[in-house]
Amino acid sequence: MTNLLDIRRELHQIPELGFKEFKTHAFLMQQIQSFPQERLTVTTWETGIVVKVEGLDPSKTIGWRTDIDGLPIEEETGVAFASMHDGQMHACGHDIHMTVALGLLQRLAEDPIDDHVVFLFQPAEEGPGGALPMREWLKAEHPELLPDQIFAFHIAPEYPVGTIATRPGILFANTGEFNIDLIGTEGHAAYPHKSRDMSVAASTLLLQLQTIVSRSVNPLDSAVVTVGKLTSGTAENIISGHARMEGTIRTFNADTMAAVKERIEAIGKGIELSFDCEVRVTYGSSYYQVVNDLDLTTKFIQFAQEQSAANVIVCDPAMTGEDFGFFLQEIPGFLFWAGVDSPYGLHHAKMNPDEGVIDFMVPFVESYFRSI
Ligand SMILES: CC(=O)N[C@@H](CCC[C@H](N)C(=O)O)C(=O)O
Repeated sequence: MTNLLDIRRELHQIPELGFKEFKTHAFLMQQIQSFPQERLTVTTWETGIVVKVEGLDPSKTIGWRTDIDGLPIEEETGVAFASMHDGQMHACGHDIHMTVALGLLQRLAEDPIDDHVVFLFQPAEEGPGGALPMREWLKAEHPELLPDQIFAFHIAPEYPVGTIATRPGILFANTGEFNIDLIGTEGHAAYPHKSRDMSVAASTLLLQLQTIVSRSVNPLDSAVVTVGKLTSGTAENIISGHARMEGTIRTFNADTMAAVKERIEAIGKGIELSFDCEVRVTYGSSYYQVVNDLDLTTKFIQFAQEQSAANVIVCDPAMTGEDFGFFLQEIPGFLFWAGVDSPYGLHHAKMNPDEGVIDFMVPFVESYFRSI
């Protein structure tokens, strides 16, 4: 295998969106095929890959999951190995996640542990979600590849390399994507009274959506409503007849998610009356919350505290989402953060993780696997 730094940089150059990770898939396969094959079984699903390393004296199957997709962001890091795909970037660290998984896989292929280890290279974490269909495919077609325990990590820009942060119980939120189309009447900029302007309607709607969390959610509960994308109109002298919002809802319980959706729809009805237009609310994928197994996570925290290279933080839950929650819904395990020390956060065009995390993580996780 090529060295891990080069691998990360090659992966960084070829970010691809969910279920379109074709080059990534080919690159991963090439690396996996360069490992000793005696104890490996390689199976593919969509653009994903599942690799089983046969254990020496197995009593269980351990799962390690990495996501493999990128984001629709134009990279601005200025690094020499920047994305070669216009408008796409590994701004959420999945290139690092994949590299750590490959490093671990190589070590275990060369020097297996007693238990079986299954590596899940999962597509489409950022959307529309690969974990749920991958889990269902495993159950239906390959139950022998289903792990008894499953683990994953996510890079954390706010911590230095060596920091491990997690908590028993809920770590990440439920997520729900939503889209809102506002349909009015296009017209000449000079004749506003003959049109129904969706830029003004969308601006009003955007501000009214801000009242959901501040006025409708119990202050002791938590929720986020973010409109990440807002488009409207075609030219400076044409009144916009169509605006569109794309957003995401985050909550820590299903009732709050349902209540937020109800409020979005009710506010949309109000906008229809106010602006004499049509407001269509539709929903995209939603992810189940990430709930870490209490016992396994507590023991993992103890393990990490005993490693001199690691600094362990028992952190608060975050409003991030992760479709890894669908694996944890049925298989005990946990997700943890690993520090990468970047002044720019996840999903930022300048997010540039400290690659030192790779050399820290591979032996750290290998030791953990050998300890359980
Ligand atoms: C770790 C992370 O950043 N995950 C994403 C998951 C996105 C879920 C979905 N596409 C949505 O936007 O609701 C996140 O944005 O938290």
